[in-house]
Amino acid sequence: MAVRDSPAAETARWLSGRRLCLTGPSKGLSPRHDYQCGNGIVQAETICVVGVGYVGLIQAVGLASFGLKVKCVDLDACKIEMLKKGVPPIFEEGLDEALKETIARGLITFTTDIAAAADADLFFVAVGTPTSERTGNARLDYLDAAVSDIAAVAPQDAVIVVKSTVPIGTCAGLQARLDRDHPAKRLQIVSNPEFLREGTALKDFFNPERIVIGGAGESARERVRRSYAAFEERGVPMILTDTSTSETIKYAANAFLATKVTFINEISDLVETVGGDIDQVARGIGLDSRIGPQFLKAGPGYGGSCFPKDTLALATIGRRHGVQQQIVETVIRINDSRRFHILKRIESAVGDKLAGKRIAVLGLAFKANTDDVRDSPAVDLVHALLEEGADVRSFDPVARLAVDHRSYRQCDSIAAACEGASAVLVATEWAEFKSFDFAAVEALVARRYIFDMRRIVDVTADWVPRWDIERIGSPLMRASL
Ligand SMILES: NC(=O)c1ccc[n+]([C@@H]2O[C@H](COP(=O)([O-])OP(=O)(O)OC[C@H]3O[C@@H](n4cnc5c(N)ncnc54)[C@H](O)[C@@H]3O)[C@@H](O)[C@H]2O)c1
Ligand SMILES: O=c1ccn([C@@H]2O[C@H](COP(=O)(O)OP(=O)(O)O[C@H]3O[C@H](CO)[C@@H](O)[C@H](O)[C@H]3O)[C@@H](O)[C@H]2O)c(=O)[nH]1
Repeated sequence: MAVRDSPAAETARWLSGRRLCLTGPSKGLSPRHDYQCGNGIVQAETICVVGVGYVGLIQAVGLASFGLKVKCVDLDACKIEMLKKGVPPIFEEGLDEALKETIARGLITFTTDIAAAADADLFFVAVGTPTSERTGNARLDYLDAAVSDIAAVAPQDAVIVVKSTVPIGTCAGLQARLDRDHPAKRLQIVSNPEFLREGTALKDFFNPERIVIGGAGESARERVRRSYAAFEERGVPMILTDTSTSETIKYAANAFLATKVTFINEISDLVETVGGDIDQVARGIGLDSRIGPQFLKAGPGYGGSCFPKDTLALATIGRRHGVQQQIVETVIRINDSRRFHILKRIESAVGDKLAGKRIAVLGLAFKANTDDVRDSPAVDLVHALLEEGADVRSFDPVARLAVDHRSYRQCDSIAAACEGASAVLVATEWAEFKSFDFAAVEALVARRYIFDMRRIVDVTADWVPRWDIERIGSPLMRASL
């Protein structure tokens, strides 16, 4: 991506010529620096982002791109060292340029020491909230530790903004703890859930469809709102609400989208049996504006670091409160069983015995354009195949998977992964799999069989009639030559 097209440059373009409303000191605020934004001078508070993973780093770079000064804190010393050198620890389009640009402008700094951010007024917390194996709910130990660290150094009246996805009631609980442990500091908790998608994270940051800010006190909510002034100026809807509503919005959004994906996957199973084209079915229903076209792509089932974790947490929260979330529970069950059915399908395609067979897995990331393999259907598949005794060779253009198993090898090309394979599984929808000419590996494979779990292989290509091709949502197409 050229520098002039970088997200930071894109932002600067739409900001230019605009006058932001935040040009004077507001009552009760103590701005620490001014910055030029379009034709206006914006008085901003000093911002600290705690936890610079997929969410925190995008938030930090995004806010810095607006000219805000951002201090980033993370426990991971390796990550911080990379970031200081301008090297993003994650793969995300446009991040490399935006990071280097904001560092060069002196707008963003990185440290492992929270004390270095003691002068900040707004602390955005974006630490992980992974699933607790014991309860099924989100683990809050990272968040609890981060909030304690912040509270120890934060100045009076600082606002702690929870960007992590947290169980409903978490922010209220944190507020009660701060009021009890640090009464003199008058620290305030605000919930501000994140809706970005990996793979389009910067684009999503700069083009939010809404911003949700939940807090018990209006002044704290307003201060968070000010940090998003550039978006409000552009007409992005702001939902100012209480913390429980804000936390619920995040879980409900992810659960609804996971339900949509699961719904189309079930219809896809039906289409496989009764005949038809699942992509046309999806288009046919998605053009109804009440349904909408997104999240109707049939596939191996949803994965990633959010949908599986957040649907499970929502179901757990429902049960804990005696209000069972039956739809979400069913969605989880269907999605879990989908991975098992896919394995069975591969087994029957390669002749029931996977033991000793070489299988090529194309794609490891949970979706295209990210290096994230957390809860990836492709990774589950690799493990399941290895358990069945298969010899697995994978290829992913970006993602890496360390598996300590003598029958697993990650290759550096599609061809190397396909060598000797009895089945080629397309598990992630990377563009290079879409356009790959499988004629180039015909002489290498043991059997010309592709299972396209993402429905991306071009079934009109010249080489297609020479292969057996199975796709999610379509019956097996047998080689005609
Ligand atoms: N990944 C996404 O697409 C996404 C989108 C929306 C919301 N979320 C939510 O945002 C949160 C963060 O997700 P992520 O994917 O960015 O996680 P991540 O694992 O990529 O990053 C979390 C970071 O926090 C750091 N950390 C942990 N404890 C810390 C502490 N006490 N002090 C400082 N740093 C600490 C870790 O070292 C890590 O770098 C989660 O709650 C997640 O559910 C994620
Ligand atoms: O039509 C579709 C759309 C998605 N998926 C799958 O669903 C999962 C989630 O995809 P996506 O939502 O694009 O990725 P995430 O980056 O996990 O983003 C989701 O989770 C984030 C973390 O909470 C939220 O911020 C985002 O709004 C929400 O879209 C992936 O396995 C996709 O392959 C499909 O199978 N078919």
